[in-house]
Amino acid sequence: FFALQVKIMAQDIQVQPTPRQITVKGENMATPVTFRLEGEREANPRAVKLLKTFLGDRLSSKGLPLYLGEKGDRAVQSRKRQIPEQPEGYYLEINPKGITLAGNDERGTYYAVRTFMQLFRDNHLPQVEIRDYPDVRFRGVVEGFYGTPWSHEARLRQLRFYGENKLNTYIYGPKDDPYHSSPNWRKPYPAKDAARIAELVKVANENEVDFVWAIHPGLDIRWETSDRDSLMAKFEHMYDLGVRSFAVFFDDISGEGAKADRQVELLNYVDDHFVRVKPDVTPLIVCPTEYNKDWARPESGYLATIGTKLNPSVEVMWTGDRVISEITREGVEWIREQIKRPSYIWWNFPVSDYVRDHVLLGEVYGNGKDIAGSISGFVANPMEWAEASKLAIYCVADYTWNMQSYDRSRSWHRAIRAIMPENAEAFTVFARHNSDLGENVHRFRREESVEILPVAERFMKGYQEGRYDERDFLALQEEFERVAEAADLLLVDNENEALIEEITPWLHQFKILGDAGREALVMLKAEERGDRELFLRKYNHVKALRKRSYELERQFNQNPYQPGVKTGTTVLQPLVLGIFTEATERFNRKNGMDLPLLADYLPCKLTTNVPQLEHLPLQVYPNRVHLTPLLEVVKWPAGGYLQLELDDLYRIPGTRMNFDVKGDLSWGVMEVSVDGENWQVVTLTRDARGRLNGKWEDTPVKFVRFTNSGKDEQQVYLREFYVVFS
Ligand SMILES: CCCCCN1[C@H](CO)[C@@H](O)[C@H](O)[C@@H]1CC(=O)NC
Repeated sequence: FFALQVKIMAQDIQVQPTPRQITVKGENMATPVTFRLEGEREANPRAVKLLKTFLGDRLSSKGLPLYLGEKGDRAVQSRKRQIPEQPEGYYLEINPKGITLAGNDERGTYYAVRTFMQLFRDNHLPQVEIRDYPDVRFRGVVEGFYGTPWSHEARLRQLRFYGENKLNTYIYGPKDDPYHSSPNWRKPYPAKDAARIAELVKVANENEVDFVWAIHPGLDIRWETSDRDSLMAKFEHMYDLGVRSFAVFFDDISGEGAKADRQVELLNYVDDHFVRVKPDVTPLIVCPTEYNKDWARPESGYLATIGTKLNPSVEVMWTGDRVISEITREGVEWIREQIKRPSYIWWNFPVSDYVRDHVLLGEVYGNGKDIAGSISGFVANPMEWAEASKLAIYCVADYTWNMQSYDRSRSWHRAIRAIMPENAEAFTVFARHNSDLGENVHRFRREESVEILPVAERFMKGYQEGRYDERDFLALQEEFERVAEAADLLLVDNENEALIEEITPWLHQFKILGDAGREALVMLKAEERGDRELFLRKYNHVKALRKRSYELERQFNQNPYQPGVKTGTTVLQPLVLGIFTEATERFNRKNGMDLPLLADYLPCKLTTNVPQLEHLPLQVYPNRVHLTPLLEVVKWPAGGYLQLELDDLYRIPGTRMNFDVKGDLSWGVMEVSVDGENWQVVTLTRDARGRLNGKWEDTPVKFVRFTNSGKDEQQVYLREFYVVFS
C-alpha cells in the first residue's frame, strides 16, 4: 500500500520540466520557519542569489540546514556520489534532517534551486530525492524570423522565462536587424542598441542562459581579409558588450556567400583565432546554407565539405528534412553522417513569418523522442509575437529536457496554466482554435479544433442529409458560446497584458466567430420552423458580422506578406459558412427568394507550372487578389506561367508585379483572355522602383496570366503580385 501511496504522491509533485527521477521518501513535512544556508561562498553565485532572494527572511543562522553547491564543494561533499555525471545534472534531497541542492556543475546547482522553488509550499515540503539532468545539451530559442524583431522588454521577459524553465540558450539572429545582417553587420551597434545588448547579456547570465549573438554576413560578404577582419572586429565589439557565445548564419543566401570552402575557411579562422583563444567563449555555431535535406545537393559537396573540413568543435544547425519539418530519428542520423557530428536543431516552429495572419498556439508534437543521441542542440524559431510564442517554447523546454516522459497534451495544458493562470480555461478555448497554419508554401500543417471536429463533421453531414442529432447541435451551440465568452474574458484580462496586446486582433476576430456561429445555428432553427422574420434578422446579423470580420482583416496586422487576422480557419470558420449557406439556400428555395450567400468575395483560381508557386495561398479582397509574397528566391523556368481564373468577366484597371529584379524583364509577358484559349498581350510599363504595371480596360476578361516567354530560367523574388478587378 505504501509503495502505491508513494507512487501517487510522486505524480502529484509537479516540477517543470519533468524530472528524470523522483523518489518520495515519506509523508510531507512541515515547512521549516527558517533555513540555515551552508555553502554560499563556494556555490554558483547565481544560484545563491536566486535562492536567497526566494527564501528572503526565512534565512537565518539557525533553522533547517540547506546545503548548496557543486560536486566537489565542501557543503555537498556527503552527497557527492548521488549527483548525476551529466552536464547540468543535479541532486535534490528534502527531509527533516536537512535539504541538499547539489549540481554536477554550476548550472546544475542553479537548476536544483529552480526545482526546489517549484516544490516549495508555505506549509509543507515533500520528502523527496530527485536525480535529474537534461537530454539535450543546448536548449532554447533562436530569434531568427523575418518580420518585426522582438522588443527589448519582450526579450528580457523571454530570458527570465527560460531561467524558470531550464532553457539555457537564446540565439539573437533577427533577420531584419541591419546590424545582424546586411548592410551593417560590419558596423558596431549604436550606443543605445549596444547598451541594450549588454543588458540582455546580464539578464541572460542571471538566468543561466547563454546569450548567443549571431551574424548573417552572407548576402554581401567578400572573401577577402578585409571582411574577415570586419567580422572579427564585430565579434570583439560584441565580446566587449559581454557576449560569450557566437554564431554565424549562412542561411537564405545565394551566390558568392554560399560557397562551402570559403565559409569553412572563415569559420575555422574565427574558431582558431577568436573562439579558442578567448578563455570563456562557448563553441561556435554555424547555420549552413544547405540547412535542410530538401535543399541539400549531394553533388554540390557542400555538406561533405562542412563534414570533413570544418573544425569538429563547431556546432552545425539543421532544420530537418525540410525548411519547416518535424525532426525524426532517421533525419538526424542522416545529417549526422553528412556533417560528421551531431546536428544542432533549428526547429522552425512556432515561427509564422510565412503565415503572418495566423497565430500558432497548438501543441508541440511530431518530433521523435529518440533523437537525443544524435543532436547537440534544439532551439525553436518563434513567432514575432513573443508572449504568444511562450506556449510552444514551454513545451520545447519539457521535450528537450526529458524526451521519454514528454506528453504533448499534459505539457500544453501546463504551459497554458503557466502563462495564463487566471484565465487558463478561456485561453485553452482560444488556443484550441488557433493552431493550424492554413494553406502555405511550406505545406506544414498542425491539428486544430480537434475535440469539436468529429461533432462538426457529423452534424454537417446530418444537416445536409435532412436529419442531425440534436445533441450535436447543442454541443456546437455550447462551443460557439465558449468561443464568444473566451474572447471577452481574455480581452479584459490583465494578468498578462503583453500577451493580450499581441493577440487582441485575433481575440476580436474570435468574438465575431463565436457570435456568428451562435447566430447561424439560430438561423438554422428559424428556417426549420418557417419563422421568416427571425430568419431574416439573423441572416442580416451574420452578414454584418462577416463584414466586421473583413474590416478587422484590413485594419490590423498589415504586412506585405499575409496581412490580416485569421482565426479558426480549419474547422470553425468553414462550419459557420456551411451552416449559413445551407440554411440560406433552403430558405431561398422554400420562399422563392434569392438572398445572396456570404460573398466569399471573388473566388479566384490559381494554376501554374512553376513548382514553388503551386500551393500559394491567395489574399482575396472585394476587388483585388494578391499572391502571397515569398521570402525565398523563386526559380521561374522558361515557359513557366502563372494563371488566375476569375468567376466572371471583369475589366482590369490595374495590375502590379514586383520581382525585385534590377536587370532585364523583357522575358515576362502578361496576357488576358475571355475563354482561356485566345490571349491578348497586356502592355507592361516599368516604374521607377522597378515594378511592372499594366491594365486592361477593353473587353472584360476572365483569365490573366504571366509567362516567362524567354529561353532561360529566371530567379526572382515574388515581392508583390496583385490584380485589381472591376
Ligand atoms: C527564404 C527562406 C525561407 C525559409 C526561411 N526560414 C524561416 C521560415 O520562414 C524563417 O523564419 C527563417 O529565417 C528561415 C531561415 C531558416 O530556417 N534558417 C535555418
